Amino acid sequence: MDKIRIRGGRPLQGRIQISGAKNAGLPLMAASLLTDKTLTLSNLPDLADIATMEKLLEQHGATAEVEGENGTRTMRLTAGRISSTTAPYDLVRKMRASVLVLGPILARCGEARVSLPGGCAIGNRPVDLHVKGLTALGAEISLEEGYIHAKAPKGLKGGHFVFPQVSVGATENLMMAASLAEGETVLVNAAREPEVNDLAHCLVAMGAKIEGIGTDTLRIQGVAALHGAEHRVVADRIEAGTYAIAAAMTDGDLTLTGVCPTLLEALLKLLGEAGAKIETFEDGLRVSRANGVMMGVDVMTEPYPGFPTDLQAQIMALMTTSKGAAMITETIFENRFMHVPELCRMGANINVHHSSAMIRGVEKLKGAPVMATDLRASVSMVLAGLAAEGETVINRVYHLDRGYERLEAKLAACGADIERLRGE
Ligand SMILES: CC(=O)N[C@H]1[C@@H](OP(=O)(O)OP(=O)(O)OC[C@H]2O[C@@H](n3ccc(=O)[nH]c3=O)[C@H](O)[C@@H]2O)O[C@H](CO)[C@@H](O)[C@@H]1O
Ligand SMILES: C=C(OP(=O)(O)O)C(=O)O
Repeated sequence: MDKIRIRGGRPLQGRIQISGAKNAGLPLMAASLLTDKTLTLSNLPDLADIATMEKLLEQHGATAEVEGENGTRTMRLTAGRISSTTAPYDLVRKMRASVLVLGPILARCGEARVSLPGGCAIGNRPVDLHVKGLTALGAEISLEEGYIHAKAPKGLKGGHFVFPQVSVGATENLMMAASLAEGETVLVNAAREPEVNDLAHCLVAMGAKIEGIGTDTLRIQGVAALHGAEHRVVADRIEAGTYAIAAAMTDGDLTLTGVCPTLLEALLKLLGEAGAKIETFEDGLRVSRANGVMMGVDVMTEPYPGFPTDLQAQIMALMTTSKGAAMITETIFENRFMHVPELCRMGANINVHHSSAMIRGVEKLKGAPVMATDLRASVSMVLAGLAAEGETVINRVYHLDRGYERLEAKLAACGADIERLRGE
């Protein structure tokens, strides 16, 4: 298995082009199952999760043609006929976002059989809201042998569904299914994440009728069929946020291009309070320290437009060497502090009480061999390693390959001493 070795202590300086968002690309790819015409997605990142979704779609009978690389990557997806309505355990277990094929296949074929994703390192992550929402659209759903069996032999019917809790994936699944249901669907307390909005805009380009995009109430008038479209995947705000934190943490100066800074408002406000200097442009931002010191600030994760849980591990890495104390509270996932023991192995001072972590800033972190069990925890090790004295070796790099396109190349181009050690 590959590892990443970092020799820390170098300020990052330069320019990084932000890739398309994994968390937008995955639902957008699933949306290709809603039509027999071609959906062309540009700015699709080259990531392990995108490859897994491609495999899953091919398994359902879609064809995928890929062109270009590094920011100019385009995928043409055509699901002329859905040859299999089953999403098997082996693929769903690899990537939870596979459950996003449930709504499209059910809406188009009148039945779908999708393996239950099961829990993962960051929490239990049930799919009950996907199931309840589709039931509100007239689906009959049973759970058998680890699979969700969904049926709507006469087609889905528009319905009214109030999410008891904001769910990105369930909003996406329901929005896709409702696009082909008969009549009007109203989704209340829907997720407003930029990736949800990106999917909504693509569905509209495919002929869907959706009102309220960007708000927590979505009104969808079902149509008989959707057509093909061309769509550019929104920039990855989590990748951009990770590099913005890297600039502040290493006392560097990074310009991030290809991302609209309004997607990062919650993070940028917080970084500013912590002592970062931030300049924003229409299509990018520049981050450095205002006067050399970063201060501890309190953070609570929330659904968009609040502070994203997908940046919680990274902001915690920053707080480990910021002056003073910081309290970080995780409200979205019950077990998203796996980076804590690893950061402590590098010299961080962190105490966890239930869903909150108290971080007391230390002067310096020290490099160490580390390992993490999820994507954002792993990248928080990279940030810690970049700022630490000495050498850090990060194991289980496959987590990083799920979500960070050309991570080492992007960081090395800005002065990081980072290399991938290929495993046997
Ligand atoms: C591929 C993708 O886009 N992944 C993102 C998506 O995950 P995902 O869509 O899985 O996350 P959700 O927004 O659905 O989860 C939010 C909360 O709702 C709970 N829940 C969710 C569904 C459900 O049926 N029942 C239920 O209880 C979850 O366990 C969690 O506690 O949004 C998360 C929250 O911003 C991000 O961290 C993930 O990176
Ligand atoms: C939790 C994440 O992804 P997923 O929902 O695919 O596990 C993430 O992107 O941080």
